[in-house]
Amino acid sequence: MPDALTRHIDTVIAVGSGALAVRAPEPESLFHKSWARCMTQHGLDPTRPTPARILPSAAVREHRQRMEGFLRVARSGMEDMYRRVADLGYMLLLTDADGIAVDYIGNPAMEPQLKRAGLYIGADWNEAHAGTCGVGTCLIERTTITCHREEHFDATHISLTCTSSPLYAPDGELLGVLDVSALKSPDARDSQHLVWHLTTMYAQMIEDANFLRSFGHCWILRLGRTRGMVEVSGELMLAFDEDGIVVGANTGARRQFWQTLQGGRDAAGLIGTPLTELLDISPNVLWGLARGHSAPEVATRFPHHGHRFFPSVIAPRTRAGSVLRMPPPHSVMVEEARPVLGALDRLAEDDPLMQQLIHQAKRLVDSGVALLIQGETGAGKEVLAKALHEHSRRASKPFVAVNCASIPESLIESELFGYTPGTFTGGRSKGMKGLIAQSDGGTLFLDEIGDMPLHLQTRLLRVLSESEVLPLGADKPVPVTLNVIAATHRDLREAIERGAFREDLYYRLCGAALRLPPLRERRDLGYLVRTLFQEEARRLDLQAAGLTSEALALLQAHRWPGNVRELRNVLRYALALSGGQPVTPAELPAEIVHAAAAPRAVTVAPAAAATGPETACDDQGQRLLQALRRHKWSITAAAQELGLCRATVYRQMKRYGITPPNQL
Ligand SMILES: Nc1ncnc2c1ncn2[C@@H]1O[C@H](COP(=O)(O)OP(=O)(O)OP(=O)(O)O)[C@@H](O)[C@H]1O
Repeated sequence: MPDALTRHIDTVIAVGSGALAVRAPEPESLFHKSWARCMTQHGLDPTRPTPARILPSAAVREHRQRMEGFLRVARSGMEDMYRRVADLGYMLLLTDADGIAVDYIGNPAMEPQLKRAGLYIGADWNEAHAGTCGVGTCLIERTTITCHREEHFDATHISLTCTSSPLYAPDGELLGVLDVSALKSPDARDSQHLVWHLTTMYAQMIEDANFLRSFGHCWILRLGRTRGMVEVSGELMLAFDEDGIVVGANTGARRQFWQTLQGGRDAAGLIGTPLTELLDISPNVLWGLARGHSAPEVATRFPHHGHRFFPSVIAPRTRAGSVLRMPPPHSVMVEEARPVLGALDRLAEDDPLMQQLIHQAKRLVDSGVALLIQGETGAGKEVLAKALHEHSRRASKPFVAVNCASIPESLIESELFGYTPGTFTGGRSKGMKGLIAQSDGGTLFLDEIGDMPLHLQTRLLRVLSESEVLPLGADKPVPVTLNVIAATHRDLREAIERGAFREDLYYRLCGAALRLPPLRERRDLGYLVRTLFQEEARRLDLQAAGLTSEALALLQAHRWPGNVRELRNVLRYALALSGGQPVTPAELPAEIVHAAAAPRAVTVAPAAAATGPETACDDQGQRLLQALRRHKWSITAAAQELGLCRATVYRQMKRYGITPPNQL
């Protein structure tokens, strides 16, 4: 045996067995640990060099089948990398998480030598078999490592230099290793420095390409430290859905937020979190970027190290459908595949009135025509105004909403116009920028405009005509770029006739009227139920919850005097009661259940001392009613007799419209 081999074996035995205590810095210490592991845990003998173990092609096929989609992506990355390193004598291996080489690119003229050295498809580079090596030790250490020449355990490998980088799936699971090896190399370890960086970079590129493949149907926020490079090499990527909720994170983002969200939140905690909670980016800016508006001034800072990151947004590759989450058994609805839609399109599904309104809104939003939204309370006027803003060219500028009915008359003037220092005793010492000036360049939403006092209507008219605002106490007006969207549930023409609203202001505000239909007229109630249900479920962290078909039918039959706001409240209430179980009629408010159940249940006369399913809605209802009567309306006793818990008795009473006599 040549001297070099004998010397290597002696060193490995001395260090690996602990006979020679060497205090070495990393990465040397890392290999010493691995040598010890090979001898004590894997039972490998350094005096017995082991030939490369190459799996038969059927076994390799099996390993490859487990990661087919990823293999295609990784292959493109490997081909690109190989073009850069082939001339330097390197070859590439891709292994799975067991250390089995599932792909390979090398010089065909060198194939016999590469195969002999195990640098070939099907080779097993798991540390337990091959000893300390690039792939095997990288799988354990989970970081890019170069295993250079005598750092290998097995004496047959000591001419090799191998640099290996781990590859992760978007969910953080280890997929395998990218390995760049050469049969021969200079003695100096430093000679591999650039290869180390190149391997790390290509591993990240392969992971990111795989991330983009997996989340191609979503919006993706890329964040990079270099403003001009973010679009091509943003290090952090967060996939998000049309509500701005994170649905996936690449390795860079998981690492970053792992550090930022210390205090118990792990990387998995990112999923389901609104982007605006993670980053100081407003939804408006985000959707502005999503529509391709560049925002060079936008940057976000990470609190724990203060680095600035510049954002860019990639639109979904396919517009058809986002992630489909299956409803739990026996519930009809949780989430359906939905197209990734813009803010206006998300307002409605196939309701003809809403579709007409959305079509109109898209044409008008950037036309300079003043828009007046009309609709009943709770019909979604503010939601429509926000969607108009988000759809507009002004989306990255502020959206400022003012409810003219809820601000006390004494304050509305200063709130709207602002004031200079010293204008009021008790006012802010620096004065205050009014809401009109705050909306400069963005959208000022004046809700309940019909409730604005007459003298302020006059001032507002002046602001609108002159595009400048005069704060209280100021002697010089401030120029503003004003885009007003007004809304009202009142009949403004009637208010004009009464002298309560200025006609000239009306024409100024109402270049075009958008009429929001009340909920009872909408034909896409199912869509709204789904949308609001998901939003509320997310808020309560009950994403798995569903809605039974009975409950859905009751919701669809209701008249909804309180419009979308009422619907949202009902769903919030039902979800809170359901505790994550599918929502049944028992969790819906009594008036909704009773209204629908009225034709089925016959109410008995008060003389019978209760209302109930006298005409036998079904046997269960009858049994319940009789038990309650027997026990003089003691819920506890009836529950005991029927073997039910009290909550179930209450739920069944609600379902069958049974009301105790003292509540009639
Ligand atoms: N298209 C929609 N999608 C989701 N939620 C909606 C939609 N329209 C309305 N909502 C919800 O309904 C509720 C009332 O909406 P909004 O405040 O916009 O109504 P409004 O007409 O401005 O009410 P008000 O007349 O009281 O000012 C809010 O909770 C809002 O989130």
